[in-house]
Amino acid sequence: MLGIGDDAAVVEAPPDAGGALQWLLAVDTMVETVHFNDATMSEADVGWKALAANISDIAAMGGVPRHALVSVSAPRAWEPARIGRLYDGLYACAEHYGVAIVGGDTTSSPAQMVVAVTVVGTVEAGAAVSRAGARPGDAVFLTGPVGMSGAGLHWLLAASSASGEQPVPHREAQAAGTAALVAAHRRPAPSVRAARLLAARYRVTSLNDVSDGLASEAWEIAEASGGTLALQRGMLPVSGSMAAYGRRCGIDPLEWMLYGGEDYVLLGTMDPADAASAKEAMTAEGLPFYVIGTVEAGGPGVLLQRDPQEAKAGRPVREPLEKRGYNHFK
Ligand SMILES: Nc1ncnc2c1ncn2[C@@H]1O[C@H](COP(=O)(O)OP(=O)(O)OP(=O)(O)O)[C@@H](O)[C@H]1O
Ligand SMILES: Cc1ncc(C[n+]2csc(CCOP(=O)(O)O)c2C)c(N)n1
Ligand SMILES: [Mg+2]
Ligand SMILES: [Mg+2]
Ligand SMILES: [Mg+2]
Repeated sequence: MLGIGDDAAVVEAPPDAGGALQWLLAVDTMVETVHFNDATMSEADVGWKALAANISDIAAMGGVPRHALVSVSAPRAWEPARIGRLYDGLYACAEHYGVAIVGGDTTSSPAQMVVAVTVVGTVEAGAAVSRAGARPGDAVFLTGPVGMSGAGLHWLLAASSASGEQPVPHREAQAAGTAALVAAHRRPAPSVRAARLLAARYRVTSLNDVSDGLASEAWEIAEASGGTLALQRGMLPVSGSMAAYGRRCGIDPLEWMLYGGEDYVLLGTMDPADAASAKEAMTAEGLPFYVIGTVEAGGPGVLLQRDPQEAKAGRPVREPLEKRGYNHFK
């Protein structure tokens, strides 16, 4: 009803509400040198990703993102044109996901750029999907591949240290065969449509978005729900470009898949009787969907299970996964 320009936005309950919706509120921050630098992301990429990370948290509740507030703390050295490009990315993401940017805040910053986005979403009353509902026997699924963002970041940091902190143009990534990895890092695409479809039609028992890494998000579900998430190594989706880049630099892509983070796809659990039908429905909608394991009783814990023929000599067939992911304070 009232957007940017007053002390607060006035937002009418959406027309499709009928009094039956609940608000979802979340905030997430991006800090220069922690989440991005001049070499890894353009200003427009930072804008896109700051909003996308928030939209992903709404998707992870099974909701619809509606409104956003954007707080920008800019170093004095950032000229207005750079802020303009940041907003080009924010608005591109907002438009893509049908989100209205209704306000924010602007301050100077002594050193680094900081962008904090607050997002408001809605969900049908009582239908929000938490991290706490996984049950033994449930199927564990992903709504997209994991690890590509971490691999893209690895390439960007290597390429920039070779060329001395210059922004890495996309054509260089293309030439190096890493364009898809770089795009995954710079322009994540949160799984709103997938979560809405799955939560409306199937018995989805938990959801969590992958910001800090698959292992870390699996641990969060295991701890909130009770139980052990047993992930099948052979069922984890591995993109061709990630595998090829891993071979080139001698890194097992599993490291990026489990511990890389910033994928902004959803990890979830559902009634196993629904999994095959969910796969079919998602495929029909052109949406990725991978069953990657099952929930076991006991724990909490997270296991990686290898096919006996795939388990290398000396490697256990069932290996507990560390509760490790991106940690801001280590
Ligand atoms: N400074 C804080 N004050 C109050 N609540 C907080 C604070 N930081 C985090 N939280 C809350 O803790 C919970 C977990 O936050 P966390 O940031 O780990 O989740 P996330 O936003 O999904 O992950 P990520 O930030 O890695 O994308 C959320 O409910 C969040 O609102
Ligand atoms: C320059 C640079 N160095 C390192 C990283 C990696 N990184 C930073 S924060 C984060 C987890 C998600 O953040 P949060 O937990 O705050 O949501 C990850 C994986 C990066 N993106 N850019
Ligand atoms: Mg975050
Ligand atoms: Mg957070
Ligand atoms: Mg989250």
